[in-house]
Formats: sequence, C-alpha cells, structure tokens
Amino acid sequence: MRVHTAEDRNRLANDIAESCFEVLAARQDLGEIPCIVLTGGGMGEASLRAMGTHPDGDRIAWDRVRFLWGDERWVPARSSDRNDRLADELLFAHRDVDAALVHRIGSSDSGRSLDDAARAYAEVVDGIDRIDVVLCGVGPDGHVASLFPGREDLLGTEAPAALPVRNSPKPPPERVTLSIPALQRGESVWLLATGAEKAPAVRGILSAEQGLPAAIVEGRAETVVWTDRLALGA
Ligand SMILES: O=C(O)[C@H](O)[C@@H](O)[C@H](O)[C@H](O)COP(=O)(O)O
Repeated sequence: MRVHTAEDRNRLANDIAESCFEVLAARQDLGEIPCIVLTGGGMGEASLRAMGTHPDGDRIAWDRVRFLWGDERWVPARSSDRNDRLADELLFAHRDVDAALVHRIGSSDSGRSLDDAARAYAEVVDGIDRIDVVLCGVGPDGHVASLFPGREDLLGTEAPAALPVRNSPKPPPERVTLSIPALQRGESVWLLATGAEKAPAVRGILSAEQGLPAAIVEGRAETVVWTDRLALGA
C-alpha cells in the first residue's frame, strides 16, 4: 500500500487527476479502452472537478474511456442526490465522452426494482474484462462505495458484482453498490480520505483493521491512500 499526501484538498485532487490521466493514456497508447470506476463524496467531487478542468486532460481521448460507478443512491434519475450527477456536471460537461461507454446504475423511477437494478449492474460489470482504476471515497466510519462496517450482508467475498443496499446508515437508505470482489478487480484501488473526521478511518486502513471495508479492498497491482495531514493525524 502506498500513501500519497498533499497540502490541501485541491492539490490532492490535482494529483489524483494527473495520475488518472497517466493510467488512461498508457492504456490508450496500447490501443485499449481503459475503464475507471467513479465515486461520490467530497473528494470524489474534487477529483472529478480536477479531471474535468486540468489542462493535461486534453491529451486523453475521452470518447475511448469506459466509466462505471462504485455505488449509486436509489433516487430518481434526475435527482441532484445521485452520484452520477456529479460526473455529469464536473466531468462529462467538459469532456467529449461516448454515452455508450458510460454505464450508469439504474434509478428508482426506472420502473425496475432495486434488486433488478443491482442484478443488471452486476451483469454489466461481469461483462467488462479489465478495470483499471477504482476511485473509492472513504467515509468517516471506514465505508467505501455503499459497503458499511458491520454489514455482513454486504461484505461477502463471494458476492455478485453488484448488490442492493437497504437501511444504509448514510442517507438515502436504499442504494446499489459494487461488492468487495468487484472493487477488488481494479488494477489500482485508490482510497480518498481527507480532513480530521477521516483520521480514524485512515488509521484503520493503515493498521489493516479487521472488518473495515476501506481496509479490506485492495487493488490487483496497487492500493493507494490519497490523503492529507489532518486525516493522517499529523
Ligand atoms: O453516497 C456516497 O456519498 C458515496 O457513495 C460514499 O461512498 C462516499 O464516497 C463516502 O461516504 C465518502 O464521502 P465523503 O467524502 O463526502 O465523506
């Protein structure tokens, strides 16, 4: 595991964007379509903003990047609470992406049930042969995506790629989340945690705390904690 720190949240988001561009460009140079899993949350938002506006992003062929989400809130498609709205406003409004490569999680007004939406998303994820980068915002309790500590129903290592979530401790209560095995398919798993309220979670990650989702999820090639002094308790 590697720890990357920056002076403040914006500089950290810039570093995340630059590293992300490197991964995307390297895969595209090989003629591949890279795949990135996006996240919600405060650092997720800052990272999307940097990816949408950083001048280095101009060298990426954005219409040859595949996008997934680590989780989504089970609300109507146009709700401002959705995680994909962040990406719409901060990334897709600035980059010329191919809608066919943007794989959104279903919405509560789609006419489908939560269980069906999770099953459908699991099929999408299963159909993708390589996941390059998984961005995971880390909650103060050490959750990632919508995988919460103590929720044995969500933390199975044999689970399908996507799961329905009910009674989430973070509102809204219903969600769809990628599972541990799906997040672990990422070549790079990047855990984003800044600010003093994330210090216990970061301590838990660094000490490999048992049962802590953020400490369980590891990338195939690398796991990086993107953080700042406050979250490191320094
Ligand atoms: O629904 C959400 O908000 C995300 O799915 C959640 O996993 C988020 O990324 C973390 O809770 C971190 O969020 P903050 O960075 O805002 O604390």
